[in-house]
Amino acid sequence: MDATTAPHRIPPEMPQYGETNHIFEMMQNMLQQLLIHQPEDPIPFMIKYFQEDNDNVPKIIILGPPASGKTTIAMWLSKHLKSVFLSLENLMTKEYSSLAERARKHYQKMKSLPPLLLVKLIQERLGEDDCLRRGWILDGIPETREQVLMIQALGITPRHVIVLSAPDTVLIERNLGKRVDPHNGEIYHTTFDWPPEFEIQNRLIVPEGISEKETAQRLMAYHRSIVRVLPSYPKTLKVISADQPCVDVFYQALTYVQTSHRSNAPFTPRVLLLGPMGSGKRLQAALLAQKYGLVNVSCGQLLKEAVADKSKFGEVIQPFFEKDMAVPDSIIMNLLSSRLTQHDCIQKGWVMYGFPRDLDQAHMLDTLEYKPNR
Ligand SMILES: Nc1ncnc2c1ncn2[C@@H]1O[C@H](COP(=O)(O)OP(=O)(O)O)[C@@H](O)[C@H]1O
Repeated sequence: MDATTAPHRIPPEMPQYGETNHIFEMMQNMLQQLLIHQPEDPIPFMIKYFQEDNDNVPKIIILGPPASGKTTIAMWLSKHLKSVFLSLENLMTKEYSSLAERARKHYQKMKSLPPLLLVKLIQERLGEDDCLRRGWILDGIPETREQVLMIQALGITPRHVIVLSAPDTVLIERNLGKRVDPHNGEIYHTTFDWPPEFEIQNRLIVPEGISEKETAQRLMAYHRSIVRVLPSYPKTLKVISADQPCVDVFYQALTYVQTSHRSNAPFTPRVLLLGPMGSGKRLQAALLAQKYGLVNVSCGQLLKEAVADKSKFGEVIQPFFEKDMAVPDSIIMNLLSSRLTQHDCIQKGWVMYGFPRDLDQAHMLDTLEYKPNR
């Protein structure tokens, strides 16, 4: 094709820049908020949105039946991640908020809140500086599909939703031992988590609603509503068994909230296959290359080809081959770098194997301009 009519090439640095700086996700989130809030003047809204820069702070919802450990895990996560712990109780006790005051009054009378009031309360709290900067962990809310839809409509989107699960019999039994520290709301258990300090032991109180009958009733209500709540979070939800020691539940929850979800951003795969000899790297690379149209880059093959072609690299490598010596890392790196920056690799992506073989080589690979992303 004549160079004047050939399609324009996108300079490879452009997609690379987008990938490294998560531009696609940033724009996608901003667009989402713009469409939800539909501000009269979108420009200042967008500027404020980007200045807040809180796309990556924890935004976690913890759900589960009564006594599954929601509050315990939410509080531990909040301490560990330094994010704001939010529960119905502490949302209502917020000072200087007319919404919170209305909620308190309503709750005292009815022992529940109208969904709209609850959701407004959450929205007000999440818009405050500490939640914006440090992120938030919502304990046991939303409980119904109606609440879920209202929360979604306000543009509140959790990045991670954890659902704790355990058999009802375990939970009924467990709830009987629940104790609460009235000073700070910390949760303890007579068998599983008893504080060593006498001072704390003496001030613990037995919370309301933990009898067998009450827990069983709350469990029934939970099972009825949760089936309509969970499908609302298909991509962000993880179920964790709560029928195991608290610490194990916590670490599974922590690992999950620290992972980022697969993004929809377009990207060029740069795949590195690692594995011991005989593990099938060559075959898998060939299959991946075929399926996804990637360039198959075998480090060993590249070295051999360079020698066979008598290329400038080949001439440098040849003496090492003749003496049966390992080719120095710097030469391999140059060879790889020149291959991976060729147009086909940049455009189609690649799958590579045979390098790195040790930590030094791995560090070198890390300095490459187009390093692996898978
Ligand atoms: N994995 C666990 N194993 C044993 N006891 C637990 C576990 N998780 C929580 N607990 C205890 O169970 C009781 C209920 O926990 P809590 O966090 O209040 O549950 P929820 O908020 O889901 O109602 C507390 O006494 C807590 O110490």
